[in-house]
Amino acid sequence: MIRFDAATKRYPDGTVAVDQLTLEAPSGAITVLVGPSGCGKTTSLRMVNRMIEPTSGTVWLDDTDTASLPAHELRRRIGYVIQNAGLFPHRTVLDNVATVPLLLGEDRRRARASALELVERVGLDPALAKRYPAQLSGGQQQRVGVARALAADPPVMLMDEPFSAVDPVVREQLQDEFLRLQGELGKTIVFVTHDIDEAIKLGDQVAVLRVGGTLAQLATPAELLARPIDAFVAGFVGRDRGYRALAFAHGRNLPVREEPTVAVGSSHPGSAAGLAGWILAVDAERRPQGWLPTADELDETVTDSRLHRGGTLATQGGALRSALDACLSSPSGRGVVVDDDGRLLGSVTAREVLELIEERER
Ligand SMILES: Nc1ncnc2c1ncn2[C@@H]1O[C@H](COP(=O)(O)OP(=O)(O)OP(=O)(O)O)[C@@H](O)[C@H]1O
Repeated sequence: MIRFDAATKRYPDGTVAVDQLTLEAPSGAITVLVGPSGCGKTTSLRMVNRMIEPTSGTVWLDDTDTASLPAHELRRRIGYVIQNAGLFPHRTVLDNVATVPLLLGEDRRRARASALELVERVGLDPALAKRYPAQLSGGQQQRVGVARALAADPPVMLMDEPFSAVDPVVREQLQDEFLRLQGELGKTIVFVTHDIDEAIKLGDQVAVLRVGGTLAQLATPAELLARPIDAFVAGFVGRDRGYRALAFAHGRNLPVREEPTVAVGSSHPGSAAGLAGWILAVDAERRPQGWLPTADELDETVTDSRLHRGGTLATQGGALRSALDACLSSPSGRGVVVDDDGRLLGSVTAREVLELIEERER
């Protein structure tokens, strides 16, 4: 656990970057620090591993005052990942990842073997291990940065905008991989970002800071969306709060009803079967593939190229936001619901999802 206890940083020129910050980052959870530029996120993070010393107040690592530990000992327990990865350009990927274990005197062969495992664990092709950082994409470099921070198996990880320098698609992949990895590792993580959507996606709890380095609100993502504490937080959290909060509302009781289907490759019964509008095409495993208009394509073979693929899929027990989106994006107006293996369970309408939402509110 990391605990900021009235931690304050005043720089020599008088700037108060962090002002009496009191905040606990619980063990095994992701705590995100978010806020506008200059609100003291990076300064707060660096006070944890003492790259920056607080002017007053204390930062605790479990029951230990971090000021009482030699910095190198403290940093051994704390991984650190920064934007642009900060890799050593003249070392291979493998040696970058093995940096800390080697510094700690681990046997070279063992260090490299574990580094290779980590390279795979963060989703990189092991063939990349021999390359130099400049021979990798930005997203791949960030993964190496994460692997390097994990190499000494520290219980705590500090991450400063680790995914900010890559394009939105890669960024989303990195976020998903990161959540998967954290599901396995359960580290205590303090994560800095200026992006509220990233904060809401990744955080078990989110601390919104204001310029001047004070804490505006500490809450779970769902609470933050539902009940921003003041106008500043409401403005920072942004638009569509009600809709975005549905990402945290789960639809275990979705009233899924049976949906008629036609198999890709077969000739579909169309209006002969009394179906008006659209029919759902599935593959041999009953995985939904797309929608086919029924009226005008009677008796023709259902081919991939004829399918309307606009509809998103929802999972039973998944977020109500996905369920509603499945309905709104489906040409038939019926949202397709699948099980965890992607097999068809049935469909639901927007009206039914909205009723469920209203029921929850009541
Ligand atoms: N070495 C320094 N000397 C004086 N002021 C500093 C120093 N480093 C940072 N500051 C100031 O402290 C405040 C907080 O900076 P910090 O980098 O912690 O903010 P941040 O929230 O991480 O910002 P950003 O999102 O822009 O990276 C800012 O006003 C910044 O100008």
